[in-house]
Amino acid sequence: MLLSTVSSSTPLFRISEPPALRFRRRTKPRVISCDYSCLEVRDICYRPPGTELNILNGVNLSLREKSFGLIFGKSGSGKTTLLQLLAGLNKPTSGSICIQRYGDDGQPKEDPELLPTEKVGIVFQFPERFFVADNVLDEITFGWPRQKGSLQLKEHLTSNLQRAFNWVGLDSIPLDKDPQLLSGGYKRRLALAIQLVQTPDLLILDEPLAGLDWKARADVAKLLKHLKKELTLLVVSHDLRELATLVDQSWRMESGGVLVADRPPV
Ligand SMILES: Nc1ncnc2c1ncn2[C@@H]1O[C@H](COP(=O)(O)OP(=O)(O)OP(=O)(O)O)[C@@H](O)[C@H]1O
Repeated sequence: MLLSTVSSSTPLFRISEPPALRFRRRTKPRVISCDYSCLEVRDICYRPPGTELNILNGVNLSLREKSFGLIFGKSGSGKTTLLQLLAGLNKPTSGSICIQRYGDDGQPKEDPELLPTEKVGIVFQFPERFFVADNVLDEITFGWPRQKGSLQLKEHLTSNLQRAFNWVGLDSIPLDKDPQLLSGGYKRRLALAIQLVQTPDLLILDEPLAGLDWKARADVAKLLKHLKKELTLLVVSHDLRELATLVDQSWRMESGGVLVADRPPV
């Protein structure tokens, strides 16, 4: 079966942060065959340009649709580097990445209104540090197409906006509120909503609980549990205790950039 995949050189999605990355050019993904997982990573190696050593060495992983994948491991082992490759921010030196959504009938699902590259959403660590607007509405619509002829896409995004706010429980927040005045937990909700407007096939989160107080951590963990019913989540985190009950599949990143299927040590 042929499925659309992430070309190693293809930026995939609308990124909300950092702002400079919001406008990465979208190109059509190339097509190769892959299995029935939402995410299939095969033998990824990555060596930064101009360096001698691989940061990642033969990484393989497969994540089922609407499941919660966790990657943990020592600092500097290569977790963020892997997320950046999955998000299309860097190009793997070798290997392939395949992302696909399936319908209730088990068949690959394509949304004709969605740009072919809008498959991955990513929320970086401390996403609130990259907020640029002085109200919630401008923050969420920053990066939406401004040019003529994009009305249809804007209408599509607008109809998704209400659903995204619903999903993350932002309905009660006035759209003219300054994002910086939201609580820590609500700032994370906003960062999530920005990505969810695009209905990504895969949502990647780098340390989603970092820097939050205990209540906000519990709040965001509960929200991720809710989101898991709707989409596929891949999370890098050191906060294993709060997230342990959500995890369907987990991997430990070892020094040397090798990913090993393992349970989080909680
Ligand atoms: N462009 C680059 N050039 C050279 N080395 C790099 C580059 N980017 C990352 N590294 C190195 O690759 C290793 C992995 O970095 P990475 O940020 O992916 O680790 P991590 O597991 O996410 O760490 P942490 O848990 O602290 O966020 C580190 O030793 C880092 O210094």
